[in-house]
Amino acid sequence: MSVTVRVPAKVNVQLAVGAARPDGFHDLANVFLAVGLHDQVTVTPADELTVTCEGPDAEQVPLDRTNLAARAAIALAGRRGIEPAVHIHIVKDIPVAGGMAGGSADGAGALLACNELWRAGASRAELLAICADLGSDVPFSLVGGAALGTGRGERLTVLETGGTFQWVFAMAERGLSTPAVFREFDRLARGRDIPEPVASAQLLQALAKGDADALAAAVSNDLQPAALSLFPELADTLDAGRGAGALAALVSGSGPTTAFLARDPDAATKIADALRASGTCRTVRTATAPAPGATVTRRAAAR
Ligand SMILES: C[C@@](CO)(OP(=O)(O)O)[C@H](O)COP(=O)(O)OP(=O)(O)OC[C@H]1O[C@@H](n2ccc(N)nc2=O)[C@H](O)[C@@H]1O
Ligand SMILES: Nc1ncnc2c1ncn2[C@@H]1O[C@H](COP(=O)(O)OP(=O)(O)O)[C@@H](O)[C@H]1O
Repeated sequence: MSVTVRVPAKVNVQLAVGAARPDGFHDLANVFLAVGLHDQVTVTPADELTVTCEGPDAEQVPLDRTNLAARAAIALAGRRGIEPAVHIHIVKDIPVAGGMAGGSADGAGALLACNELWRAGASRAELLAICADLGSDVPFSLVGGAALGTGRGERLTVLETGGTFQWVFAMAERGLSTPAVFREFDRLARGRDIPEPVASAQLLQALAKGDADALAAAVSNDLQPAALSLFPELADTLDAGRGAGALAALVSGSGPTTAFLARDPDAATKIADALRASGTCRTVRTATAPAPGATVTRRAAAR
């Protein structure tokens, strides 16, 4: 038997960052929106834990036990006192180190798939607790849709959305390290008072109404200055998208993927074409949000 799970990428429509905590993390008001760009994770019984990966960025994905999908399998097996004897295959479409939570998606996907494969019977609450141990973004990959993450982003409140939103994503030539971007945030914030992170009421209302113009007026990302400081060329990509009529242009999470909100699918195509022609990015994709969270798509008998 093998089990396949499909897991979405995310964009942060608000990322309010508080001061560094004693444990090194930052309190956040993190408004996540799952977008229709997916990784697929398939787990199959095997003699020992192995990981393989295919897709455009596959060579950048670690195939050892540091892979978040492997860590998820190890965590669940450990709780059940069994061996994580499973082969994990990842079909990767989410850019690596792009600020779109690709690794987190694979962690949540592998966890859900192993829970099915091993009939481990973990409840939603147990799965969410394991996700939070794996990383701040992993619970959202399981849940999908739209949610507000507080604490370090792992404590989720599901948000209603009143419609769909059209996005364009520009992937950069290289990645950015999430810890490095938070460190740069701290450096830029030195000597300033950092307010408590709070979700914007205007933004939550725009999501609830499905109003793209109102959402565009309310999006914000406190990590954007840090990402631009480490990767100044991203400003050219943002300008190219704005010039092509994007309602909003922002860095996705810690970057370096840039995200552009479009009024409708035609506008998204126009923005995507302009970004491709601009020569300021590696690849360009369009996607609709919100997308569902990690979902089992296939159960197959062993051959
Ligand atoms: C910035 C965000 C926005 O959604 O995502 P990405 O853009 O990386 O995808 C997240 O906060 C990233 O979450 P995730 O990638 O799961 O990070 P983790 O593994 O938990 O932490 C990696 C490192 O990022 C920093 N970190 C992360 C989360 C947080 N609230 N405060 C932090 O300071 C810490 O230095 C930590 O050691
Ligand atoms: N399954 C995975 N897919 C991608 N990266 C992974 C995975 N597991 C661990 N990693 C590591 O996590 C780092 C961050 O990757 P990723 O989650 O794609 O980016 P981000 O945190 O910016 O959303 C990568 O550079 C890689 O070393």
